[in-house]
Amino acid sequence: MARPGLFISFEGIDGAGKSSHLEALAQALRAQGREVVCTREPGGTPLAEKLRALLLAAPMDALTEALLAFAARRDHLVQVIGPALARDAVVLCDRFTDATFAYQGAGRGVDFEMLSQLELMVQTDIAQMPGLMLEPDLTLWFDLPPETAAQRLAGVRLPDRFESQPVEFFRRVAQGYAARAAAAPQRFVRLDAAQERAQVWQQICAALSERGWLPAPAAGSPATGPAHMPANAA
Ligand SMILES: Nc1ncnc2c1ncn2[C@@H]1O[C@H](COP(=O)(O)OP(=O)(O)O)[C@@H](O)[C@H]1O
Ligand SMILES: Cc1cn([C@H]2C[C@H](O)[C@@H](COP(=O)(O)OP(=O)(O)O)O2)c(=O)[nH]c1=O
Repeated sequence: MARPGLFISFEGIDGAGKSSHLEALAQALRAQGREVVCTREPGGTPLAEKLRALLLAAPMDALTEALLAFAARRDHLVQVIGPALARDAVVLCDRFTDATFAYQGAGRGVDFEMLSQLELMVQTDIAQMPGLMLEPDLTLWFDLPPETAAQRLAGVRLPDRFESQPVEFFRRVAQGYAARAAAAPQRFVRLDAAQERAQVWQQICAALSERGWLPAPAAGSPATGPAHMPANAA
């Protein structure tokens, strides 16, 4: 039996445009009458937000990072994501497990097999799915060159422990995302995130309408971005 609810994760390197589009998608889905829960990882619960603060600020080895990310994820799944899916809500999550494979695996060198074991352990028995591993129904992968992302972030916000890494680190992280996408092509949709906001938004709408989760755009309708977004600054 299909699991209730809809679970969509937003992935990509820092500065790729994930947060800019999450709320817009929430508005579009709410307009269809769906309950939408917007959340993020690491975080989404009081405990997971505390673990996030540690992960983003305290120096630690790469496996410790991965363990903290998965501990935060378990709490998030049990407290927020699982219950939301069980009541048939849409969950929009700013990052999920692909980020751990990309950042701690490809970026920092944690063994992928070890991460796969943690993934299975942490994501099983959630949301009325005994014995099954919960994964997003769709992962929107905001793909853009690390140099472009760095330009977008320059001066916009104070960099955290990851955002202050050199471009080389983000090249490895981007390769990590590419490998995860190649391994799960049905779940991933690659977005060309280097395009202007309105075009990125159109790609998102197309991915959701192809799956019947948003109405198809009217033929010939202009490529306008979501209403609340500021005009392109870059
Ligand atoms: N398509 C785009 N073109 C130009 N700038 C963008 C685009 N999408 C987002 N931005 C800007 O880039 C910066 C990073 O975007 P953000 O959504 O915070 O990225 P992320 O959540 O992936 O780290 C913000 O200043 C945002 O306004
Ligand atoms: C979910 C997750 C995030 N991260 C990192 C990626 C980001 O640099 C950081 C926080 O993500 P994010 O919420 O995208 O940061 P911001 O609020 O600044 O946009 O945590 C990991 O290293 N591993 C993980 O498993």
